[in-house]
Amino acid sequence: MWEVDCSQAPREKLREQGFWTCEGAVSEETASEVRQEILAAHAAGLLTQSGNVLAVRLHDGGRGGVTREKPNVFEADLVLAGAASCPKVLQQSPVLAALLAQEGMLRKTLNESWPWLVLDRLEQAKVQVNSGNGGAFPCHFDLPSAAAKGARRVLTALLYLNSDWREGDGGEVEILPFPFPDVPVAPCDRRLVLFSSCTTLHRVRPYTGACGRVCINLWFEGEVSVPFPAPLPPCERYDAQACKIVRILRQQPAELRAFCKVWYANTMAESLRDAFEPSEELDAALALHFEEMRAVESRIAPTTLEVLRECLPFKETPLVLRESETADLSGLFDGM
Ligand SMILES: O=C(O)CCC(=O)C(=O)O
Ligand SMILES: [Fe+2]
Repeated sequence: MWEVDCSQAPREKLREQGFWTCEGAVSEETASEVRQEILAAHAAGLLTQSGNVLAVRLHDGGRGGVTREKPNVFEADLVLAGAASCPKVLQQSPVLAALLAQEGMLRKTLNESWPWLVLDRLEQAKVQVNSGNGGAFPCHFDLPSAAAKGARRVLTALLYLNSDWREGDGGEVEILPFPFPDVPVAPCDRRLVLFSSCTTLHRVRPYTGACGRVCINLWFEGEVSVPFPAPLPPCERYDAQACKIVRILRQQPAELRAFCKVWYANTMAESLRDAFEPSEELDAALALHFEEMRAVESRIAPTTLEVLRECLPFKETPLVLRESETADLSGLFDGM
């Protein structure tokens, strides 16, 4: 059922920029049937409104969380911690159930293209319907929940099922692949988007289309000890000092995530306002975001930010050149 062709786009992009996209990941027929099944499950009330925990400063000065719903976004987890969940959705969705049952086929294809991922388990799978009217996701990483002890989640895969998506409908998943330029990816039918669960910041822009925006999210476990995206590819293409800073950040994913709060401070704030209704809790979350952003910023040497502001975002080198370049230099990745 999966028809992912990994030769469509340069493979090294996943390792270098932390994301990769391809078209036609399933047949038109499968896409249409699965979309209908997910919309039918939603119509039957089997999906629940999606929520996010907003980090806020509590009255006692501590850091706490309040859950806020994301208007117009509905979801159901079909696999949780590697086990089937929400059987009602699967019972009435035979094509979706078959597609999920064949996730091993997708994993095999991905492992053949990127052997260093060593994907060995589908940890979580979710279906989502965004009913429009501006439904959005704030900037986030797809870190496993704190409750999932020992989770080895490394890769996020998003499959879009929206044959009627049109330019202007919004709902693009915007990838923020520091230090590269932001990339809005339209949720086009049969498009598969892959990225690093723990280090690729992303959001969903407000969706205003007339038909539901449907997607399937898959989270895979794999080899957590291989830095992904890689500390950096051969560096002649980019400024050496900026490369060094990026390399250091990429070797410490928690620091990279903290750094993103500074680098993407305003985009993150805007994405929170896009995704949630105005409320005191949202204001508190925005206040904490900027407080934490300033705390991280105070730990960064001003010259570091100056260098990065001068050199970033790194420009993409034309793909033809990049492919032959990396073929020649592929040995440099060994043992990283
Ligand atoms: O709907 C999308 O395109 C992505 C959703 C997402 O980022 C998530 O569920 O974590
Ligand atoms: Fe996400």
